[in-house]
Amino acid sequence: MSFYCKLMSKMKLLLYFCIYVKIFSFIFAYELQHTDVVLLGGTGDLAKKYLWQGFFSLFQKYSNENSSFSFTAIGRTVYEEGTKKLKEILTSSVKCGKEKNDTCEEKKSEFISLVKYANLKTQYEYETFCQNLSKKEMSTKNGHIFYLSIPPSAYESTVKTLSEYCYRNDNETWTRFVLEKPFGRDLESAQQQANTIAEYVQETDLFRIDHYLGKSVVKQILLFRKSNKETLEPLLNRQYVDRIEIVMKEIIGVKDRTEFYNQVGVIRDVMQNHLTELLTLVTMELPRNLTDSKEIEEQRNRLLIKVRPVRESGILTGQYSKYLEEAIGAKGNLSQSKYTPTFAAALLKIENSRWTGVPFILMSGKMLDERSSYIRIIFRERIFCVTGCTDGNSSHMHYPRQLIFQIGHGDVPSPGILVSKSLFKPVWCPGLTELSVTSKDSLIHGQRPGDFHYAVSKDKHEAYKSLIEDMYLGCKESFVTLERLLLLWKIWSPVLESIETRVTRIYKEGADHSLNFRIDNDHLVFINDSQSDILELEDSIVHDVKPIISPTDMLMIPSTFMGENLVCKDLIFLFHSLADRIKNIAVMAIQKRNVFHLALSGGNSPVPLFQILAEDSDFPWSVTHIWQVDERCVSQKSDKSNFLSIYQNLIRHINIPFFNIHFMPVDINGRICEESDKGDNHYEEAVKYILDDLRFDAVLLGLGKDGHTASLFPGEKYSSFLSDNKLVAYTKAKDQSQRMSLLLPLINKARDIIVLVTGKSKHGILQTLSEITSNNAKIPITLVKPADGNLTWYIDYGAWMG
Ligand SMILES: O=C1O[C@H](COP(=O)(O)O)[C@@H](O)[C@H](O)[C@H]1O
Repeated sequence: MSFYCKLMSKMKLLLYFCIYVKIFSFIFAYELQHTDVVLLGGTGDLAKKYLWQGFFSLFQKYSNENSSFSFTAIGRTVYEEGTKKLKEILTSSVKCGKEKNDTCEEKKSEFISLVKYANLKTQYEYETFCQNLSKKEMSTKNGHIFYLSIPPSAYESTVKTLSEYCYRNDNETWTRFVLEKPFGRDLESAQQQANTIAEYVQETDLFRIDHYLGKSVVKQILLFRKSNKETLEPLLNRQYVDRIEIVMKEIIGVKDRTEFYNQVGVIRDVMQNHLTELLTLVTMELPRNLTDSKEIEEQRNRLLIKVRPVRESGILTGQYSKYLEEAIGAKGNLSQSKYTPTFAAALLKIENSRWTGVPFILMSGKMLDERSSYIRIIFRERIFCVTGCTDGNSSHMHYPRQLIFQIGHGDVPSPGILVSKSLFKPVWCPGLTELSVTSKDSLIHGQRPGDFHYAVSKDKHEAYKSLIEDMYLGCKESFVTLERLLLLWKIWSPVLESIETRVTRIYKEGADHSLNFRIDNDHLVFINDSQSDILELEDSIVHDVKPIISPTDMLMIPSTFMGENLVCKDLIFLFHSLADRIKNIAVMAIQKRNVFHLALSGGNSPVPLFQILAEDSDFPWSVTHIWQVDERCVSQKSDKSNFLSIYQNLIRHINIPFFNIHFMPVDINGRICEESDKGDNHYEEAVKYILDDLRFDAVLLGLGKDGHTASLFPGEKYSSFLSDNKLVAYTKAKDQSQRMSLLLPLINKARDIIVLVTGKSKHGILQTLSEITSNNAKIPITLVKPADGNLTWYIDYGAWMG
C-alpha cells in the first residue's frame, strides 16, 4: 500500500476520531445530547428527493441512548394538509436500501414518527417554536440545525428571524445554519448577502452547500492525485495536458422549477459553483497534507485567483426549444425567459506557470442526449502511427490518453475513475475497488472500455448523506467558504452581466448537433457557424486531440539555426521553456558568482515571457540585476517606453531591490535623450562599475522584420556598433527616431545570448537569414556573435513555418 493510501486510511481514522471524540465526550462527561433538526422547505422537492433520506441516515448512525433527535419540517401549507403531505413524502422517500432488515425498518418507523410538521408565518410563531426547541429534560447539550431548503431570495429574512429567536451558542447549545447554492446572482449580490447574513450568524456556524462537493468520486479526487503523486503530478501541467473538459449533461428539463430557473440559468445554477469547484480540485497545487483543511483551502483559493474571468467570446449559450412554452405556464418575468440559457459552454484559462495555455472547457445543459457528469483530462499526443495506433491486438496503444473522473452516470457501470492503460497503472486507495470493464460494444469517452483501468467508490453514498453527516460533526471541509465563494463569482460575474440579454441558440431536445462547438484561438464557436471547418473539426470537442504541428513538420525542425542552437516550439511552450532556461542560467550564475545580470529587450514579443517570470515566486530576484538592452527616446510614461513595459509586466510584480534595476536614462527630468546629458555615457559607466568583467549572464534580444536587433538598425554606421571603445550609444531607428542601445562588443561578451523570434511576420527575415552564407553587414543580427558564450535562437512555430 502506498504512503498516500495509508494517509487515506489515516483520514478515515480522523473521521472516526471526530465521531469517537463526540461519543467519548458524551460518555465521560455523562453528556446526553439532543439534536433538533429544523428543515425549512421540508415538503419541497429537494427534501423529498434527498434531504429526508440524508437525515434518516444520520439518525440511523447517531441516535442511541446518549444521543436523541427530533425533526421538524416547516412548510407553507396549513398544518393538517402539511402534516399529511409530509407523511406521504417520508413514507415514499425514506428507504432502507440494501440494509433492508427489521432493525432498519424499525428505525425508519421511529424516524418517521419523530418528524413533525409546522407552518410558521408570524414572528410570534417563530418565537414560540424556538422557545420550545430542546426542551428535553435529560439532555445536557443541545444541537440546533436549521436547514434552509427555501428560495435563496428568502435567506436573509429567514436567517434574521431565526437568529433573533433561535440562535444559541453557549456551553449548552450549538447552532448550525445550512444554506444551499446559489449564493447571490453575481459578485456584488453575493457579497451583500454575505454581509447581511454575517450580521446575524457567525461564519463558523454557517454551512454553505454545493452538493457536488459531497459526491463520492469528487471526494476521491485529491486522494487519487496524492496516491499517484509520482506518476500523475509530473503530467498534470501545460506540457502534457491538451485540454480539460468538465461536463454536466442532463436529459431532464427544468420541470416545475421554471420560476427559479428563469432568474438563474445554467451558468449560475451549476457552472459558477459545481463545475468551477471541480476545476479547482484537478488543477490546484496538491496540498502536502490532506488532513489540513486550511492548507487545502489556501491552495484552492490560490488557484482560483489565477483563473481569468470568462470572456464574452469564450462562452456559448443555448436554450431547449420547449423552454419558453414551459415558462409561459410559470410565474415570473417572461420577457427574461428568452434569454435564460439552459445550455452553456465556456472556455476558462488559468494564468499560472502550470496551466498557462491549456483550455478548460466547462459545459452543461438540460434536455441533452445523455445524463453524465465528469472531469476529463486529455493528454497531448505527438504520435504519428504509420499503420494505425494499435498494438496489433486491436487495443489502442496511444490514442487518446485520458484520465476521467466520472462523477455521475454516463456510459460506465458506476461512477468512478478511469485511466487510459497507455497512461499509467494507478494505485487505487482503500476507498476504491478496481473493476474490469469488458464490454466491446460501446465506447467510453471515445475509447474501448478495456483500454481503461477502472475503479469505483466503495461507498456509493448520496452527496447529501455525506454532507449532512459532515455538517452534524462540524467538519467544514466539504462546504463553501466565503472567500472561495467570492473568488468563484469574480470569474463569472463580468460575463454574466455582458450576456444578460444575449439571444441564445435554440436547440432540439435530445441529440442536437448544432450545439457542437470548437475552440478557435481564444474563442468558442458553434461548428455550424463556420461551415468550412466542419469536416476537419467535426465533434472536435468530444474526441479529437489535434497536434498543433504535424509530425512530418516536426521531424523537419533542425536543432541549429545559423550555426547556433535552436529551440523551436509552439508559442506558449516556447515562452515557458525560455523562462525555465533563464532561471537555470540565473541559478548557475548565482552558484558561481552570487549574482545574476540579465539584460532585457523591449517591444511586444517578450511580454509573455516577462509575465511568466513575474509569476515565478522562486526566481532568485533578490540577487538579480535587470538591465535594458535598448530604449526608445520617449518619456518613461509613454506606452512606447521599453522600461515601462518591463516595469508593468515584470518589475512591479517581483521583489527585486530597487538598486538592482538599471533603466536607460533617456528621460532626465523631462529632457529626452539630450546629447549634452550624456545618458549613454552614464549607462556605460554604470555597466563598467557594476559588471566587473563586462559580461552579462544573459542578454535577451529580439529580431525585427528588417533584421535589426537591440536598437541597431540596418543603414546605420556599423563601425559604431562594433567599436570597442564604446559599449552604449544613441542610435537611430528606421524612421529616424532616436534610441539608446547596448553595442555589439558588450552584447557579444555575454555568457548567454538569446534571440527570441515569434509570429508569422518574422518568417520572411528568418528565410532571408537561412539563405545567406556570410556575415551580411546590412543585417545587424548577423553581427551578433558570442565571443566566449552561447547563442540560442528561440523561435516559435509561427515564425518558423510562416
Ligand atoms: O444543483 C443542481 O444540480 C442538479 C443536478 O445534480 P446531479 O447531482 O443530479 O448531477 C441540476 O439538475 C439542478 O438544476 C441544479 O440546481
